[in-house]
Amino acid sequence: MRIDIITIFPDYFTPLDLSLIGKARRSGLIDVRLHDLRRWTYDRHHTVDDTPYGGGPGMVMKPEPWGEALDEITADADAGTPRLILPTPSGLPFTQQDAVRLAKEPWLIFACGRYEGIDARVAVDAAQRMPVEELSIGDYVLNGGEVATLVIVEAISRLLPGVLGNVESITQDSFAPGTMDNLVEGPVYTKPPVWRGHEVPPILLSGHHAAIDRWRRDEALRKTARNRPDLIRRLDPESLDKRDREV
Ligand SMILES: N#Cc1c(-c2ccc3ccn(Cc4ccc(CN5CCOCC5)cc4)c3c2)n[nH]c1N
Repeated sequence: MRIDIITIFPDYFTPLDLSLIGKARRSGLIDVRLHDLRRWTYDRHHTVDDTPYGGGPGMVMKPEPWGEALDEITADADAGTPRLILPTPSGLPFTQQDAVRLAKEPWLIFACGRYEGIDARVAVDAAQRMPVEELSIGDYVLNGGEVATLVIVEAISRLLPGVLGNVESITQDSFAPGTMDNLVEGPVYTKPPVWRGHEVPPILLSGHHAAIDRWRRDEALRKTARNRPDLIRRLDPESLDKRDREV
C-alpha cells in the first residue's frame, strides 16, 4: 500500500518510523510519503491560509496549494487512482469496518487540514479525479488532521498482511466483524500469578480451554454492557446463546 500524507507539520509523522509500522515501511510493505504543503506556496512567507469568506473565527486553508499538491502527487499515473481521505470534525465516523475496507486500497492520500479547515472547493475539485472521503475519528475537537491521520493510518496498517506478527490478535480485536461479535475485549493478564496481592483469575491458569473461552466471552459481555451498552443493543439476538443471556 502507498500512503501519501500532505501536511504543514511533517514532523508530526515521525511516529510512523517506529515499531511495527516503521518495520513495515522498511520492509516495503507500506510506502509512506510525506509532503510539506508549503512546497506548493511561492510567496516569501509560504502562506497557506487566509480569512474566511462570509466572516467568522480563525483562518481557512487556501485552495491553490492543495490543488497543486494533489495534481503533482496524483500525476504518478503508474500508481493507479488514489482515494483521498480528508480528516475533519464534520466527517463520517471512522470505524473498524472502514479500516478493514480501506486496508484493501492500493493507494491512499491524506490531506491534513489546519486552522478552521480546508477551502471546500479542494474536495469538490479532487472528487472530479478520485474518490474523496471526509472522515472523523471522534466527537471531540482537535487542532488539525495530523493526529486523526496517524490514528487512521495505524488502524489500517495493522490489518495489512505481514505487519502484525500475530494475525490472531486482529481477529480477536474489539469491533472486528465476526469473531467477538463486536464486543469490547475483556481483561488480560500475564505473569506473575500474584502481583501486590492481586491474583490472576484461577480459570486462566486451569488449562481448560473451553472454560477459559467461556469466561473470556462472559467478561467481554460484562465489559461491553458496562462501557458500551450501544454495542449490546446492536448485537444480533441470534448471536447470543442461553449462557450469554445469563451474563
Ligand atoms: N478527523 C478529525 C477531527 C478533527 C479535525 C480534523 C481536521 C482538522 C483541520 C482543522 N481542524 C481544526 C478544526 C477545529 C474546529 C472546527 C470546527 N469549527 C469550524 C468553524 O466554525 C466553528 C466550528 C474545524 C476545524 C481539524 C480538526 N477534530 N476532531 C476530529 N475528530
